[in-house]
Amino acid sequence: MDAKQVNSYKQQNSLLSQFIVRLSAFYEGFSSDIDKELIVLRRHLSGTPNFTLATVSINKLNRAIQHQEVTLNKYASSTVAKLESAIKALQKAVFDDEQLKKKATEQLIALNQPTGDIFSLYRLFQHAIDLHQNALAAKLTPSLPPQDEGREAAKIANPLYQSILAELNQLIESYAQKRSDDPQLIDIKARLSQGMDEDGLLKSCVVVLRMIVQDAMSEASLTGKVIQGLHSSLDKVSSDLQLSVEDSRSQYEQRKASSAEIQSHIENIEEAVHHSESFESLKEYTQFSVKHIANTLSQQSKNDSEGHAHLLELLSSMQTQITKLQRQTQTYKKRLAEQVKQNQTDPLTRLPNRQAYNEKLNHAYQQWQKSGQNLAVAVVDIDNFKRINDKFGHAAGDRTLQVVGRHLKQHLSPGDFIARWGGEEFVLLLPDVSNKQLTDRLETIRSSLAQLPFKFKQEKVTITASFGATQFKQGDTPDTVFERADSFLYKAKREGRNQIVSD
Ligand SMILES: Nc1nc2c(ncn2[C@@H]2O[C@H](COP(=O)(O)OP(=O)(O)OP(=O)(O)O)[C@@H](O)[C@H]2O)c(=O)[nH]1
Repeated sequence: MDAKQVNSYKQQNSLLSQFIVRLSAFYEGFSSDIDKELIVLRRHLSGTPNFTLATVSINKLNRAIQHQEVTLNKYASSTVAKLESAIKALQKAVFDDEQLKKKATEQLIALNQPTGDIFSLYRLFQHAIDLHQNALAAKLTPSLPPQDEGREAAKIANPLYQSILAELNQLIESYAQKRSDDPQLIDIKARLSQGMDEDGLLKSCVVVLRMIVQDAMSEASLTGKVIQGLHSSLDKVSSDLQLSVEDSRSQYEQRKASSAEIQSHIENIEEAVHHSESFESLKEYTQFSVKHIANTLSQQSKNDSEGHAHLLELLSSMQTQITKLQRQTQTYKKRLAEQVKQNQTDPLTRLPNRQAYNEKLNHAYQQWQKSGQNLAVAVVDIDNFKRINDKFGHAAGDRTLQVVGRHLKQHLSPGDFIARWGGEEFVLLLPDVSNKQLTDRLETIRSSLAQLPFKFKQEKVTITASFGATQFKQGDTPDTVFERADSFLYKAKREGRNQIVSD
């Protein structure tokens, strides 16, 4: 080897050493063992490189880095899972913002692709942070743009406006049942269907709130009146009872006095029998005593019948009061039952509401824990429902909710349960079905719903829904089951809607 070749080798060795030193900087920070060994390696490669010692160090690092790769993969997939659940939560929070919702869906799709290198994970993070920042900015900056012509569009896009609108519609629906001819309600309903500006919306909210307060107050005063009525009936019964007890006591005293009187007359007759000197005087004395006895007995009988009549009078008065009490409590019980039912009924679809579902689910969950029989939960969400509202108006949206609710209910078995979960989402409880029966039944509902002939403004419209369904499994709670069904529903939406995703 000539001097030129030696020089070239030296240069290449130095280049390689510098490269390894620089590359080693990338792995720094993974673990303290790797960091220590990297320092050793760099020492062997700096100055005049000692490749023999460097090789020993490289071998040690190789093993450590291989192990580190497994940890890194685990870390990457748990990070992706956390990102996915954060984006799902965000997707729900921005459900009214079409653009943000679309971005969130794209992000969810990206998260479901293989992660590849560590940098793609960084990019996913970057996107998720951007998305959260956008959502935050959208929530903080409400609707109104500077130009007036943009007002209308911004109003429709404003999620706060939309949610107040939906809330107000629901409130009105519940009051429309009770006060179908209230002119204020009729007016608000009509203006809502034509579209209302934000001022009008707030004023209408105030009107409806005032109605609710009035209703609550009159309900409270009615309850007060019923309770007052119960009190006075009970007071009357109690004073009648008191009288009857006092009457019985005085009757007893009278009877005791009469008996003592009769007893004394009888003793007097006995005395006369022993001591009378003539038949005549005995006869006279006996006649006198017998007359007294007869008087006392007749007085006693008079008292008895008077007491009896009084007692009957009291009993009949008590009977009347008790009947009145029974009637009052029955009316009150009926009102309470109606109120409980109303509190658990969704006013628009007349289906049980979320509160009723929670109660039913807790009961079914306890049964499931005891019996171990299958119990399935299905979440149903109408597809692209916002478009119906936007294109045909809120009233058409409401009508759709009613028809879909009725359709779902018609297809359930007697032991099943349905509730409106909120918005355009329904929840079903199906006890004692196998996985196959569950999907078969949901499939029947799904396909028949897609064939229902909806028509708005002379336009035929197809309404479809997506379904997420799951069975209770060992270790499940009502919350975990609902979350699983909900995540299946999101999957059904992601994969194109109008389909069922289940266990
Ligand atoms: N008419 C009417 N609309 C409601 C009611 N409750 C919620 N909404 C509206 O339902 C719409 C739900 O829209 P999104 O959550 O975007 O869902 P979607 O359009 O069905 O889209 P996907 O669920 O992704 O298929 C919102 O515009 C709500 O304002 C209601 O009681 N009546």
